[in-house]
Formats: sequence, structure tokens, C-alpha cells
Amino acid sequence: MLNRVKQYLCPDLAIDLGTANTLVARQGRGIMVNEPSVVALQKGTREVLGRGTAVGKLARQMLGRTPDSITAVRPLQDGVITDFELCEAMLRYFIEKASHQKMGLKPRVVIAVPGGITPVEKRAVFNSAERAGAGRVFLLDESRAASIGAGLPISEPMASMVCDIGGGTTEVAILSLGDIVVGKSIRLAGDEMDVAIVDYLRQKFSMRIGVQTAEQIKINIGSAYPLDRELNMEVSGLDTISGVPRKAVVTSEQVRESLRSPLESILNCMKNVIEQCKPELVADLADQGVVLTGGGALLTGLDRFMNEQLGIPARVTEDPLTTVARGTAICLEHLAQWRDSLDDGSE
Ligand SMILES: Nc1ncnc2c1ncn2[C@@H]1O[C@H](COP(=O)(O)OP(=O)(O)OP(=O)(O)O)[C@@H](O)[C@H]1O
Repeated sequence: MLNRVKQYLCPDLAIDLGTANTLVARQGRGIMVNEPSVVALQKGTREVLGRGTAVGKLARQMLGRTPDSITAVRPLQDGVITDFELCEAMLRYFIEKASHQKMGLKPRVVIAVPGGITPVEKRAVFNSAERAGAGRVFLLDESRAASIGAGLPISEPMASMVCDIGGGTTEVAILSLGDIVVGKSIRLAGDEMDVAIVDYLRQKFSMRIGVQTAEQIKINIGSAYPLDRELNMEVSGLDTISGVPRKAVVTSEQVRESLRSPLESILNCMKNVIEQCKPELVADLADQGVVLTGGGALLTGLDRFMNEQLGIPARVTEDPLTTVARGTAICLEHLAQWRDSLDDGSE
């Protein structure tokens, strides 16, 4: 009874603390916050603009286009906190937005984190969340959250494989009987694809573009597999030879070529995980295949590319950008059931 009153006054939260986007789900209500992981500051200070409210969507609009007096910063890189203070400010804003804390009560919070983070990096997440207003904090492996969110039968005695491609990290795991049998996390994902496009345009077009433009190119005409009808896009940038702005037309074939290296790294990570798996479980994968989640899974033709390269079925889950948050929220709803899979910082 007391518990229910507390839940009413201060519902628990599930957080997908991502390099590119942070999502917060409230117990019983679903996703309440879905915003970019960006904070805007007055240059030369540590002060978040708008009295701590220039966070997320508002701050993202400023990224790359800020006047000299304002800077927009991402507090996470490659899936881990790089700016502790700003991460705390960002989390505080999102936690306040998602919950309706009353009487000084603090919500319990489950946070999805990359599988490969170090104990020091984990400690930073615990501290940031606690200082931002969370009560008890539990950490959940992102690949487990992704597979729960994708509805995979991970409690069954059979292999389920998931590949979550975010902004900063790619998480690959094979799960069975509720546990991660083999898992690997690499610090390469969507952001690296953007950088690959920037590098390609500099080398092949002698043109300098920003990562935001590169991301737009990737989303608009990027692909992992040949398209039925190839596309092109006009891009504006700075000519590296003359130093003046100019435009160029980039084709989807060229963008695909630029993405080859990051895609191969992701593919090698998946092959490595499959190689480490027991033959019986590998046999399951031939039928079950791999499920692709995270924003990177939206790259056109990624499922066909993976299917052809790995020789197992590959499919993109429904709404891949919210899969980890939904999985974390399910875990929060059944905290007692998943308790052993969570890290509460005690050891
Ligand atoms: N249509 C699309 N095509 C290709 N990539 C996309 C598309 N939409 C979003 N992305 C990419 O998805 C990435 C963000 O995905 P997501 O929000 O899952 O990452 P994240 O959870 O913030 O990161 P991480 O889990 O690595 O910390 C970005 O790199 C973005 O460019």
C-alpha cells in the first residue's frame, strides 16, 4: 500500500542515456521525454542557458549554428559521460520534465548503458543520476534492454541475437535463458558514419562540411545496399582549395562507398560474436536471425546488407530509436523479475 502511494507521488523512471538522444519513460505512462543529448552554454562559462532549460531540442537547434557567445555541447561521447557536470544538468532537466516529484521524494531509476563501459564510467552514471535527483539507480546493459524492447524471446532456451547501432556505440549480443551468452560493444556507430561522409567529401570533392550536414546526407540518401533507384543530393560546403562556399551534387553510390569502412567494422563485430557462440546456438540463429535496433538500424538497406554478409535473416525492429527505452521501461515494470540482471552499484 505504502509502495503504491509512493509510486503515485513519485513514479519510477527508465532512461536510455544515449550519445545522440536521451529518452525517459515514466512507470505506467510510457515515453515522456525523447530529446537530443545536447546542452547549450554561455561561452566561457559552465552556465546552462535559459536557467538550465537550454537542453535537448532547444540546444540541438543551436548546435553548429551558434553565435560566438553560445556553445552547444554533448555531455556524452561514444556512449559514456565525458562531461560529468553537464550530464548532471541535462539529466536533472529531463528527470524533472518526466516525473512529477512531490514531497521531496526521489524516483527509482533504471538506466541503460553500453555493455563495454568501465567501472569508473559506470560510477559516473550513478553519481550523475543521483545528483540530478534520482533515488536508487540501477544500470541495465543496453543490448539486454534492446532485446527486451524488441520483444525477443530471450528467456527461452534458444539463441536471440540483437545488434543495437546508436550514435556512439554498437552493441551486439546473443542471449539465451535470460542471459547474455556472448556480447561485444564497440565505440563506433552512427556518429562515425557521419565522420566518414565528412572525410569522403573532403578527399573526393575538396569540400568541407559539418557533421550535422553529413548526418542529413546519411539520413536522406545514405544506404548500406544498392538502391532500386539511386538518389542524389545537393550539398553546400566550403571549398578547401579556394576557401569559398560552393555546392556539389553527391550520389547515393558515393555515400555508400564512404560508409563502407564503418559498416565493415560493425559487420566484423557481429561475425566475432557469432564465432564465439556455441554451435547449437549458432544453429538457432540460422532460423531466428538478428534483430537490428537503434537509430543506425534506420540506414536504408542495412537489413539486406547484413543478411547477405552474414547469411542469416536480419530485420529492423519496429521504431528502432525507442527500442532500448521501451525495453528499459519493461524492465522497470518488472523490477523484481530482472533484479539479478541489474547493477545497483553495490559490490
Ligand atoms: N534514417 C536514419 N538513417 C541512418 N541513421 C539514422 C537515421 N535516423 C537516425 N539515425 C542515426 O541514429 C543515431 C542515433 O541513434 P540512437 O538515438 O539510437 O543513439 P543513442 O542511443 O543516442 O546512442 P548510443 O546508444 O550510442 O549512446 C545517430 O547517429 C543518427 O544519425
